Amino acid sequence: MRRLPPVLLEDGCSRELLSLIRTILAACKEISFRVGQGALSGVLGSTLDENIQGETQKKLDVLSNQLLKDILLETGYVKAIASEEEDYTVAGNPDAKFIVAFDPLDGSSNIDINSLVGTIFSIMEAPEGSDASDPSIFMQPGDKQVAAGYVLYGPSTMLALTTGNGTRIFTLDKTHGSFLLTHEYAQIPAKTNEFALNMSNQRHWQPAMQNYVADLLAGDTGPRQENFNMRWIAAMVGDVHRVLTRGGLFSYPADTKDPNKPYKLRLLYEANPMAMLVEQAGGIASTGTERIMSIQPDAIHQRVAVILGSKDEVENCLSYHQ
Ligand SMILES: O=P(O)(O)OC[C@H]1O[C@](O)(COP(=O)(O)O)[C@@H](O)[C@@H]1O
Ligand SMILES: [Mg+2]
Ligand SMILES: [Mg+2]
Repeated sequence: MRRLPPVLLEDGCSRELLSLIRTILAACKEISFRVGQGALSGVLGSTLDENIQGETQKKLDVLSNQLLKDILLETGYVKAIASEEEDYTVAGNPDAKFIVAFDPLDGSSNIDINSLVGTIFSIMEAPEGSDASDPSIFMQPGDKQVAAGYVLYGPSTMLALTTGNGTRIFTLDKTHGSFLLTHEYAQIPAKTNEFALNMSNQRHWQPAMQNYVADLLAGDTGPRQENFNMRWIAAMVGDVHRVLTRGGLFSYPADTKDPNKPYKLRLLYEANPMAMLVEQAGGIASTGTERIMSIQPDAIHQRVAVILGSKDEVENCLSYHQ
């Protein structure tokens, strides 16, 4: 089986970008080890702190963030980083070409129940002549990503990665520590009968989403005349992995539960990298009204509505939003 570096070099990925990706993966291997050790690692449970978004930080959120941050800043491959667990962007090597936004551990509520979690990352180039400590270097639409991926810490540790030439899936061979190519080009089936939504928010959704889901739930007795099945892992990384593997529609739509927080998922380090992986695998990623990767960000921790996955089904859902 082919290892990650030659696969990416053949793709035309620069050595500089490859080094950065390998640096991120070095931290992810360490996170994978700690996650795998579970209660033995002493990092289950919560800290007493909250991040800038008012969410209680789990010990593993903090540890994963520290591992990624330290290795990225020490190796000097990045000009700056933005992380879910950092209030502000952190400046790195002023001469470096790339900037990285990441969710060090996605699916935090799954940590203590030994369920799926993962790391999501997005790589862009810093604008020419930009200042490493200027947060506006991250204010670029997702279309500017030069690479995006996630590492899923599940029964096996898997990497989904795109450098703009399709989405590939690798599996970590824990005996040698290498990511081996196990799925050459992921292709999301256009049609699906599976959807993923947190149904407990149903009454807080906008009418378009309410109507769309009502028709799914009506199954073969409703306008769709077919039955649909539902899945919810409560970790975007796990739900998107299923979508990449066998198709489906995943959504975290706008809701009115908390008027100060109409959306849940973060644009820079959740929605954008997942959107790139999904589009590169033939799927669609939208907010309901616009393509996610076309959004011009205006804040590091900006949130967006997300509807992504199988082309036909996402288009179906979007037709309710017009
Ligand atoms: O608690 P809910 O509504 O099921 O939300 C689950 C969603 O929240 C998230 O866990 C947010 O990510 P973090 O764990 O990185 O904060 C998503 O991965 C997931 O889709
Ligand atoms: Mg997350
Ligand atoms: Mg997180």
